[in-house]
Amino acid sequence: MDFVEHDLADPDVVISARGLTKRFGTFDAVDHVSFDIHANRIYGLLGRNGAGKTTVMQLLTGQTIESSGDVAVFGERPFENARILERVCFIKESQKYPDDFKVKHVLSCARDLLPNWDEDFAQALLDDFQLPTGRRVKKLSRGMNSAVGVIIGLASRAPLTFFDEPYLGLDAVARQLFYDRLLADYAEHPRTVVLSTHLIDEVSDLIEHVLVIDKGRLLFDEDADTLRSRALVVAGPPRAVDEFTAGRTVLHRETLGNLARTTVETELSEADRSTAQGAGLDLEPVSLQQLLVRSTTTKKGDAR
Ligand SMILES: Nc1ncnc2c1ncn2[C@@H]1O[C@H](COP(=O)(O)OP(=O)(O)OP(=O)(O)O)[C@@H](O)[C@H]1O
Repeated sequence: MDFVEHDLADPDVVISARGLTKRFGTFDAVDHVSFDIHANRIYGLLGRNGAGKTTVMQLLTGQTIESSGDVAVFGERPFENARILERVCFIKESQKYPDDFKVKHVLSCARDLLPNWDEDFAQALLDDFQLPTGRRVKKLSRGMNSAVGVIIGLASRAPLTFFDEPYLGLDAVARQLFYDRLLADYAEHPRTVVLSTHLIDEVSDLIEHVLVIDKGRLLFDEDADTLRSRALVVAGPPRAVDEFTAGRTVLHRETLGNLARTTVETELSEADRSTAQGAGLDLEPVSLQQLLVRSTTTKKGDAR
């Protein structure tokens, strides 16, 4: 991606990363990544295992220092910057707490540290997730532990909130509760939320903008609807599908008996659509998950 200057004059830009790189030895976990994150939107930071999502979030929240390039959060460098970091909440899976900490101690720390903390909201969420406040955190089940993070992230009302897959331990009902509470609260108290997840289909209605990281590089930085409209599946008799998709960028092809399904990266014109209809082909939308699986699948031996 081309190097562009930070647009610090634009108050809508809350994060600006330019050529951001994190190197471990000779390995680039994050490799010259440039993007802006705008205020009051929900972002999906998506990518396969080991793609670099957590490292990007650590760079954006000052938890690690870049090897090269730079990042500005609310116009300033986040590393060891208390003024910036008090506006940021970073929730990650498997957060460690002191051994003797009960749930109520964690919440009381969050209340003290986070200036926008909403105690009533936190209490309502404790009820929703049925979390026992008097229990030691180390005695909580994995799902309850995830719920602690989710509650802190939501009740923080931080202007910039990161959720690094903190909901992996939650069951499907609790995850839905998280998505519902996030959407409802975000509508009343707009803020910038960045979610990293593997469960792309689950969050696809939630996220407005998608950043896709693949092997440390930024593959997509796009509005979620625009990204979805980038590809579609052409289904029908194999020969007709092949004829129709010839010359287009094919992301995936599968054949089952006399039915072929080919995913193509394209926007079709009205004429294309009527040609497809005339040839007896079905044109189906591609889910965000399918599109990303097709775009980020690596060959064997290609792992980092
Ligand atoms: N401290 C470290 N030392 C060496 N390599 C590291 C370190 N931290 C991360 N990496 C490597 O950097 C790459 C990116 O890791 P990262 O945790 O950012 O990926 P991720 O996209 O969050 O993965 P997942 O979805 O599996 O959590 C991985 O190959 C990982 O092994």
